[in-house]
Amino acid sequence: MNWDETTDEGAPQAADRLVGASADGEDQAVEAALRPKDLGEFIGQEKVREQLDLVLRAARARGATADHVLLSGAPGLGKTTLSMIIAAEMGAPIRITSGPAIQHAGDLAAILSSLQEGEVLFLDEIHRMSRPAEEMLYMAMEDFRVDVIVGKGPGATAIPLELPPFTLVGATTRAGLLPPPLRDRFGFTAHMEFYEPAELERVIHRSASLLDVEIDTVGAAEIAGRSRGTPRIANRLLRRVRDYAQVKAEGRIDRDIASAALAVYEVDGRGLDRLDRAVLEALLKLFGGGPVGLSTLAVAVGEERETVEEVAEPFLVREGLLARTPRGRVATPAAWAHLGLTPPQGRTGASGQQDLFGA
Ligand SMILES: Nc1ncnc2c1ncn2[C@@H]1O[C@H](COP(=O)(O)OP(=O)(O)OP(=O)(O)O)[C@@H](O)[C@H]1O
Repeated sequence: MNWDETTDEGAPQAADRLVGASADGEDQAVEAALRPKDLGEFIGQEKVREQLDLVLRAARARGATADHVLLSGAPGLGKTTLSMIIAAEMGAPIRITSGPAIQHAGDLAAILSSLQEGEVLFLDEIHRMSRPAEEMLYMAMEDFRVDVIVGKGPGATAIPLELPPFTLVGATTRAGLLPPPLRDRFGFTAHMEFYEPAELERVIHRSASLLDVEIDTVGAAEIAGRSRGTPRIANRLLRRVRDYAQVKAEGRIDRDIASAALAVYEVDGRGLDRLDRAVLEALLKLFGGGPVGLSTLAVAVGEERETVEEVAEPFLVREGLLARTPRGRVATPAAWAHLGLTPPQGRTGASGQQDLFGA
């Protein structure tokens, strides 16, 4: 396997975030050991697994290279893992790179021309590739050919270069940002959903056994419930709980140990961390539940606007704790309940707040 570059999500990440979905250095080192190696080991995503299984079996039966695959979904849901599984199931090598690493068409031409027949090319964050590279990719995906431009201006010539058949696995957190001509060139497209708690429990039991950690069912459920639907976060929380258990409980994880450990790391029962709670608390305690503008909210919690908008809010919105309305950010009834606060009485008027409470 070749790694051309480690990936980054391009979004601001609050430093040291235990519940951040992007991989940090420690994750990258441990993740290799925890990755499922074939479709049978891959937990959850039943539909994607079933469909992909058919695509790969059919390609193998034909003795052909598998169709190009597009995987979309939030960070940490298993896109890289699936791309490696595709290569393993096809008995093919894999080459890993990412959109931001390919700034010039020449960068892509160099990668494509060095692929072996049947190789899987995993292109993470494919939506962040430069336009000229993207256009080169169209032809490479469809005809296994690229035109390498030599020279500049009127004297420039295009030299066609034949490529061996390969399988492109593109991954994106933002499928909507892909231009239709690129999207249409994938033979198989799969959207990866957040995982159910029961699936994350299985991920945690599997990882615990690989890491040789003793954990009971309720301990795993406790971690799963705080993992924000994301296997990467589940594995990271498990590692922190393991540390705590080693120091305090001879390495055994049960519900009390999991819950006490995650309290130390300030990850609450629903998976909110300090930043998430600071945003909610400001919204409720300083602004009566809103509506309040994003910039004001960011100043109140002492963070950049982008950090609040891109790091904290998506999960709060997903959890139904915060709503983005045209008049500003508004807390939902569930937010008041989660922080154990009572909403002020007699709120009337045309605010988003009233709509949410009236619903
Ligand atoms: N279905 C799954 N079953 C078991 N473990 C999983 C599953 N999906 C992901 N994981 C684990 O979660 C970790 C993160 O997965 P992976 O790196 O594939 O996510 P990703 O979607 O590619 O993230 P990114 O978008 O940040 O690159 C890996 O260690 C992997 O072992």
